[in-house]
Parts: sequence; structure tokens; C-alpha cells
Amino acid sequence: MASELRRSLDRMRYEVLPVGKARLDLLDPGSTVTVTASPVRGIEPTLAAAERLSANGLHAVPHLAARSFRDHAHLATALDRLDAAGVSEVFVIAGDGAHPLGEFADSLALLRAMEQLGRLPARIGIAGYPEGHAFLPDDCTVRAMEAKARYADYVVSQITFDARTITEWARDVRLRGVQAPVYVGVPGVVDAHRLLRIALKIGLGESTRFLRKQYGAVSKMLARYTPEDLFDELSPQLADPESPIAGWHLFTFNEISGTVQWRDDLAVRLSGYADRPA
Ligand SMILES: NC(=O)C1=CN([C@@H]2O[C@H](COP(=O)(O)OP(=O)(O)OC[C@H]3O[C@@H](n4cnc5c(N)ncnc54)[C@H](O)[C@@H]3O)[C@@H](O)[C@H]2O)C=CC1
Ligand SMILES: Nc1nc(=O)c2c([nH]1)NC[C@@H]1CN(c3ccc(C(=O)N[C@@H](CCC(=O)O)C(=O)O)cc3)CN21
Repeated sequence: MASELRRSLDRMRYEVLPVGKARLDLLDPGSTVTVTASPVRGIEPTLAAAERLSANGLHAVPHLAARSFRDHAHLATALDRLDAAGVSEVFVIAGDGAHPLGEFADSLALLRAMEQLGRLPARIGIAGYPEGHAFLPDDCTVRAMEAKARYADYVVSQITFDARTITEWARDVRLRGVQAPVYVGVPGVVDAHRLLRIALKIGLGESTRFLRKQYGAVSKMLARYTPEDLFDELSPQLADPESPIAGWHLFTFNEISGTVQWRDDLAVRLSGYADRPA
């Protein structure tokens, strides 16, 4: 099991914000780096960041937010740019904007548009919600996933701190006939107060409602947060063919160095275990 977890550390996905500074030089060449989309700034900074990352030898994955595109022409222009930059994978998401900028209100609409254009990227990810969505009812996100599934090569789960919730949700995803592998979305090693602020802002589920009630104690506890407990609890499933859990997607919020340090340290500890005779 230690070796499964050890291997999974080499193919983790790192999510960054399109603006601000991030120590991308600390990542191994070819690492998968996904770039979020900001409803305020629009899709442009995300595309520009993806171009830059790709030019620097990383596997760049822009988040294409449906609600940030005006029309088919705008979408086609973006896809042209990504092609030219050698970007072949995208993460399709609705976008947090209260109103769509143009013709596409949700991920499915954007996926269909790319299909109509004959321009579906080689690899496509979509979002999933182990604890439900802040304001979308469950039957809505579940139906959306079923409709998007035929386009999706994988699903990334929204931030969740509870291993059991993720496990049960992932099993349900499979039972509903969605075969795509799941990358478990977890915060990297990031500033605790910022993490709590973000969790409250994007309206995370039960595990954050608990956090909200316990703000003081939780700030202290989160000061020592790393994804390690979740990794420990979930990594046995990496080797289980019945489980869709395929790896990790780390929300870094541009705080790369703490996350990479922790990963390297964990890798050393795991290699130590693996080398020991049984
Ligand atoms: N940028 C990111 O990495 C992430 C963003 N989100 C946010 O979660 C929401 C759902 O995204 P998807 O899973 O791609 O859903 P989706 O595109 O599959 O849509 C599911 C249903 O929710 C409605 N919907 C989606 N976004 C909405 C919004 N902002 N306001 C009102 N109705 C909305 C759609 O019209 C559709 O009926 C979006 O607001 C999205 O931006 C969630 C996770 C990650
Ligand atoms: N609904 C939703 N939208 C997202 O964009 C999103 C999720 N969920 N879940 C997973 C991650 C988390 N992401 C986030 C969350 C918060 C910010 C944010 O608040 N950004 C601010 C500054 C953050 C801060 O420094 O406090 C910004 O101006 O970019 C950005 C991306 C991207 N992803």
C-alpha cells in the first residue's frame, strides 16, 4: 500500500490561480498543473497562464468556465490558442459568475459546443461534489454529471475533509454508471486562515459547517493541516479496481513550496517503509 501511495505522489495534479506568483519552478518537469478561472477577470488570464506553463515544460490544464465565454467564436479562438500552445487537456466547469457572459450557462453547454465545432480536447475533466454543492441541489449536480459523463475522462472532487464522505460518494458515482476515474480534490499545505476563509467563501459542505461553528479551535487545528490523513485513509483504494479513486488533485492557491516540501518528505518516509524487509 505504501508503494501505491508513493507512486501516486509522482502523478499528483496541482491547481493554481491564474494571477499572482507561484513557485512553479519547484515542480518536476511535466507535472500536471491546472489553472482556475476567475469569474471577475474572465477566461483571458487562465489561457495566458496555460500558455506560459506549457512553454515552461509543464502539463498545463486550463479550467474552461462555460459562463465566461461569449459565443462559439470566442470559444473557437480560445481553443486555437490552446492548440498552438500544445495544450490538449482542459477542465470544464460552469464558472462562479452569477450570470453567464454569453451563450453557455453550464458545463454541458460548453462541451456540446466544442463537440459541434469538432474541437473536443483530447482529455477532459469535470467536477463532482461529495458533500453536495453550496446552492445547487443534489439532483441537479447528479443529473449534470450523468449528462457530462460521456465527455469526461475523469472527475475532480470539490474540497472535502472527510474520507468516508468521499468514499461513499465515489462509490455512488460508479453505481450510477459513471466509469470515469476520480481525482480527490484536497487543499495542499496552505496557510490555515486563508484555507478557512476560502472554504467559507465557496460554501463547502458539512465538514466546513462543522469548522464554522468551531472557528477558534479549528484555526489552531488547521495550522497543522496537511492532506496526509486523507491520503492515509483513502490510499488503499488506489489499488482497488472496484474503487474509482485514481489519485490526488491538490488545490495549492499558489502556495507551492509548503506542498512540495510536505510531498517530498512523505515520499522519503514511504520509500523508507518500502525498502524495509517484510
Ligand atoms: N472553478 C472550479 O474549479 C470549480 C468551480 N465550481 C463551481 O461550482 C458550480 C457548478 O459547476 P459545475 O459542476 O461545472 O456545474 P454544471 O455546469 O454541470 O451545472 C450544473 C447545473 O448547475 C447550474 N449552475 C452551474 N453553475 C451555476 C452558477 N454559477 N449559478 C447558477 N447556476 C449554476 C447549471 O445551469 C446546471 O443546471 C459553478 O458555479 C462552478 O463555478 C465548483 C468546483 C470547482
Ligand atoms: N465554487 C468553486 N469555485 C472555484 O473556483 C473552486 C472551487 N469551488 N473549489 C475548488 C477550487 C478552489 N478554488 C478557489 C477558491 C477561492 C479562490 C479565491 O477566493 N480567490 C481569490 C483570492 C483568494 C485569497 O487569497 O483569499 C482571488 O482573488 O483569486 C480561488 C479559487 C478554485 N476552485
